[in-house]
Amino acid sequence: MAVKKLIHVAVAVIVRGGRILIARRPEHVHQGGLLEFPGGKVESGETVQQALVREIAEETGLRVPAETLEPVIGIRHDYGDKQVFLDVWQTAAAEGEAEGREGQPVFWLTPEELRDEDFPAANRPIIRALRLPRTLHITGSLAGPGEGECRLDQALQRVTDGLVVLRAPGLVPEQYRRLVSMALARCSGSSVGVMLHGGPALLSEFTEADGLHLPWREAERLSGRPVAGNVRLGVSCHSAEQLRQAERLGADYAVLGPVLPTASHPGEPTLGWEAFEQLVAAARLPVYALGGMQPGHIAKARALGGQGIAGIGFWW
Ligand SMILES: Nc1nc2c([nH]c(=O)n2[C@H]2C[C@H](O)[C@@H](COP(=O)(O)OP(=O)(O)OP(=O)(O)O)O2)c(=O)[nH]1
Repeated sequence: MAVKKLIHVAVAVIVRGGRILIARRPEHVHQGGLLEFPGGKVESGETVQQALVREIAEETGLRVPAETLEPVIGIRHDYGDKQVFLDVWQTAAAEGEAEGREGQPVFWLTPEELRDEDFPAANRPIIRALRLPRTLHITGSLAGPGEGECRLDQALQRVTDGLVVLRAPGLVPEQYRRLVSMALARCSGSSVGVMLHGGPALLSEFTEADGLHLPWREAERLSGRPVAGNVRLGVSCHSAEQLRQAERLGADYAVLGPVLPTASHPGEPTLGWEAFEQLVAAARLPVYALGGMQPGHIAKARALGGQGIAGIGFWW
C-alpha cells in the first residue's frame, strides 16, 4: 500500500473581541461545505508562520504581524483520502476588516458557538483547546471535612478563572460530596469551573459541575465516553497507551505527567520535556503538563504543543 504523504496545513485562529474568525470551505474542495479556520498548505521553503501570514492575507485580507502568532495545538489526522497535520496558531493582533477574498462567507463566532459537526473531523481537538484554560488547578491534600473546606475556600480566593479539579482521594464519599457542594456554591456565578474527580456516577448528583476528571484507574475500565457531550471530560495519563485510551473515551483533555519532579509525588520517575513533546505530538486531544509546574512553564508547555500546565503546588 502506498504511504500517504502528510500534508502540513497552517491553521489560523484569529481572535477579536472574544470571537474567532470562521470561513466556509467551497463545496468542490476537500472537506467542502464545512466550516474552517482560515489557512492552507505550507508551501515548500516556507515556515509555518510565513504560511499563516500569507494564507490569512490571501483568504481574508487581514494583516497579521508574524511575531504575534502563538501555538495552539498540532493535530495529525487521516481522512482516508488524505493525511493532514494541522499546525494551529493563534493571534489577537490581526489588522483590517475581514472579507472572504476567495468568495467564501466569513463570520465571527465565540468558542462556545463552534459545533464539532460543522467542521472537518480533525477540528474537534482544536475546538476543545479553544474552550480550555491554560491552567488546570488541582486540589492538594485536604485534612478532615471542616479543615478541608476552609483550606479549599482559601485556595479558591487565589483563582479568578479557569478550572479547578476537586481531587480529594483521602475523603470518604460523604465528606467528598460536602466538599463538592461547598465548591460549587463558592464558584457559582464566577468564571471558575469545578471538575469532579472520580467515577461517572458522581456527575449525575452534581449537574452544575463543569465536568468529570477521571483518574487513570477509572478511565482504564471504561470503553466509551461516560458523560454527555456538553460536559467536559478529562483523563489523567502517564504514557502513550493511556493517551490513546483518553482519545477512545472522547476526552476533552488529558493531563500527562509527571513531567518534572514534584513534591506531591516524591521519587516518581519523570517524563521530562522531550518525552512530553513526543507524546503530545502523537495525541489527538489537548494535553496539560503535570508535575513540578509553575506559571512560568505555561509558555514552555504550549511551545511544545501542550495546552498548558496542571498541578497543585503553584496555587495550593
Ligand atoms: N484551512 C483549514 N484546513 C483544514 C481545517 N480542518 C481541516 O481538516 N483542514 C484540512 C482540509 C484540507 O485537506 C487541508 C487544507 O487544505 P486547503 O485545500 O485549504 O489548502 P490550500 O488553501 O493551500 O489549498 P490549495 O488551493 O493549495 O488546494 O486541511 C481548517 O480548520 N482550516
